[in-house]
Amino acid sequence: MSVGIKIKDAVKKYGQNTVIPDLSLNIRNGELFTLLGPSGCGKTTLLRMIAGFNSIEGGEFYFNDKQINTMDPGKRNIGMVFQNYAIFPNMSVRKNVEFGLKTKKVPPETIKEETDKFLKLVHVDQYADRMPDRLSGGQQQRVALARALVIRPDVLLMDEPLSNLDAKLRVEMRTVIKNIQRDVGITTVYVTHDQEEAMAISDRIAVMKDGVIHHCGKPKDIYQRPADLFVATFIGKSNLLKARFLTESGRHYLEFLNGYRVPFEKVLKNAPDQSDVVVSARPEELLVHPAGENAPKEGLRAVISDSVFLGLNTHYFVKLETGEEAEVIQESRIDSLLPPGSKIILTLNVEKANAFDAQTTKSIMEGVNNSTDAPAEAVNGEEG
Ligand SMILES: Nc1ncnc2c1ncn2[C@@H]1O[C@H](COP(=O)(O)OP(=O)(O)OP(=O)(O)O)[C@@H](O)[C@H]1O
Repeated sequence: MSVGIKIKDAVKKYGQNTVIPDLSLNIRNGELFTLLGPSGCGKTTLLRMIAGFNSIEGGEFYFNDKQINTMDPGKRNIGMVFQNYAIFPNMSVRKNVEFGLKTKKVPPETIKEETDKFLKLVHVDQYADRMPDRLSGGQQQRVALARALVIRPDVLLMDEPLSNLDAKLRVEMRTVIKNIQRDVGITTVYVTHDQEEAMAISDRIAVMKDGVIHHCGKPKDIYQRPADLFVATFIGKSNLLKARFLTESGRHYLEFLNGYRVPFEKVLKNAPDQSDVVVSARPEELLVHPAGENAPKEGLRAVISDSVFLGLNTHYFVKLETGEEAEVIQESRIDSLLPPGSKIILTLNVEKANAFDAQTTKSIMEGVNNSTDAPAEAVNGEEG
């Protein structure tokens, strides 16, 4: 039976070093939940706390209503898949999958039936008698998955399971894992630092930094409505442009440094009227218009520094007259690749843009420019 996981005020320290200061999280029964964040942010530590491999310095962990804090790892009924395959090299594929059932003293006929079923589920049934060294990396990870699932765990924990695979196989295996997880319906906690993998595979994602969850939500919400600038810049590419948030005759506007003004209907928490803000805009939400008679009168004037044609899309790297820089992605049009030096006007698809109070995001802006990187306070995020 799959369970929901509840974590309340979890604290983890290694000696004097607090890695997770105070973390609370609810993972729903049956969902594929991803912990995503840069190296060292505490993803593996949190996963190991759920598994019971790490001591915890505070907080409560529950599987459904049952508190598991003091329960032995072996009693938690958890299946695990890690990056370094972790299948037994001296056992055939079948023996690897049978292993957990044998230790549970399951009757032999059930072992055969269940093993066959899970070998088929992960599509390695034709290799049942092979030794692991005669399997590809992807096949080995499938065996690891079958071995983890065959014991019918309540929770599946996966720590960077695809990171040893080549890029193409990684993409293929995302779909394999997602489909199997959905078929089996098992609550899964998945750790990765690869934001594209997280977006592709997850029902929900927690974006972490320094042991703190900055945003927890569905992939689309995190991409479109990031809770703060860290999330906006960690998930996908965001252009950050300075502007002012102002209200006139009851309507809200963003006004960029060159005076370009766009109506902005979102409310900025903590941001008083006339405050400085940072606008984050995805490269596809800035629209390029060649300067000239047909160009919009209002916009951000810029010059193209570089253009990269990538087939379906063209990436333009542009310098604004304000000195700011941006990357813009446009669908390629055969007749109109704009060369470096071209003058353009950029307009903003403001519905898709986000703005953050510049005061609270100052340190993040510095982080973006490679200096300090303290977390910012969210001003318009949505909790998932
Ligand atoms: N056994 C340990 N003893 C001391 N410090 C540790 C130990 N394990 C992890 N840490 C520290 O705790 C922090 C979080 O590590 P953790 O492995 O959880 O990060 P992560 O987000 O999983 O990173 P990665 O993506 O690189 O695996 C890091 O600063 C790490 O150096």
